[in-house]
Amino acid sequence: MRKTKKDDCRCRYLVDLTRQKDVFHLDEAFTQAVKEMLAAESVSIHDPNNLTSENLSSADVVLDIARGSGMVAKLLISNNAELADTQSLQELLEVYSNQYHHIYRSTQDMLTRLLNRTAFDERMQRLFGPRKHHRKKDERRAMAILDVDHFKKINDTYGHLYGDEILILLANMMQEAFRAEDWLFRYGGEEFIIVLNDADLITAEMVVDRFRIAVESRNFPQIGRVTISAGLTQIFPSKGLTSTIAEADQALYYSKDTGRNQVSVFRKLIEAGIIDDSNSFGGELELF
Ligand SMILES: Nc1nc2c(ncn2[C@@H]2O[C@H](COP(=O)(O)OP(=O)(O)OP(=O)(O)O)[C@@H](O)[C@H]2O)c(=O)[nH]1
Repeated sequence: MRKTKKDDCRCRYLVDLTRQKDVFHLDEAFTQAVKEMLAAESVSIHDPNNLTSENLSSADVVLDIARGSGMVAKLLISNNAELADTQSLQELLEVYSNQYHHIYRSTQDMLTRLLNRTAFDERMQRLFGPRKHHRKKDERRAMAILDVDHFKKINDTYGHLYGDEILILLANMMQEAFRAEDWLFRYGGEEFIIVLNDADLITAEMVVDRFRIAVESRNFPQIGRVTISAGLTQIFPSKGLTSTIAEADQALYYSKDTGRNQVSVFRKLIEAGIIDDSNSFGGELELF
């Protein structure tokens, strides 16, 4: 039997889904495939709690999609006259759900349930990797590195299990404090990286400092007061990942060196002449 153009398209969508290594990009590939396949005006994935009948029009179609064990999201297909090819759509949904489950497990940090180092590398490769034109929105991103203060002492005094518990509680607090579009990574032992999407530096500083205050105000079981230090910098994709991390790291070290429990912003430290810009890499030494 001859393969039709439609078969080729279907095959391309499925291959595209299986190539994704990250939930964020899987969602992008999936919604794009559904959009093309149904010639819909727009396709998006939503948390069921955020999708009420008020923000739907009569031409919209909403489908349930399985996102890993027990989790269900809503797929909103806008302005679509009829779901013409339901078999292909069903197939796409199935492949998406399987891929989601697989990726979700492999990019999640087992202790904190935040994104792990693999997810970090993958997303940063996409963000900083070679691209002809960086879009304007790529310059409205900030990176914060957060580190628990005197964590070794917490471990030494109360034991590693309590140390682990602090990391879990901090991760839970991060999930509540930051928006769904921000990316939360456990970067190393007691170090976290947050990529604040669509946020200028002033907003990012405010949000990270609000989180710092929430942490210092909390009474942690057994341990009591825990504080964090942070370093923040704006993301310019053209600067490269190594320089960006180095900038956030320098700001973090300044926070640690000058008393901890504070958020420092790289650009402010440069402007104040506290640190020297030449300390950061010029972009030549790149991982990607
Ligand atoms: N409980 C627990 N401890 C960890 C984990 N990963 C790393 N650590 C510990 O975190 C501690 C980090 O200590 P340091 O890097 O010396 O820093 P610190 O004591 O937090 O001091 P400052 O960062 O200077 O405030 C080390 O003792 C590590 O063993 C983990 O997953 N669980």
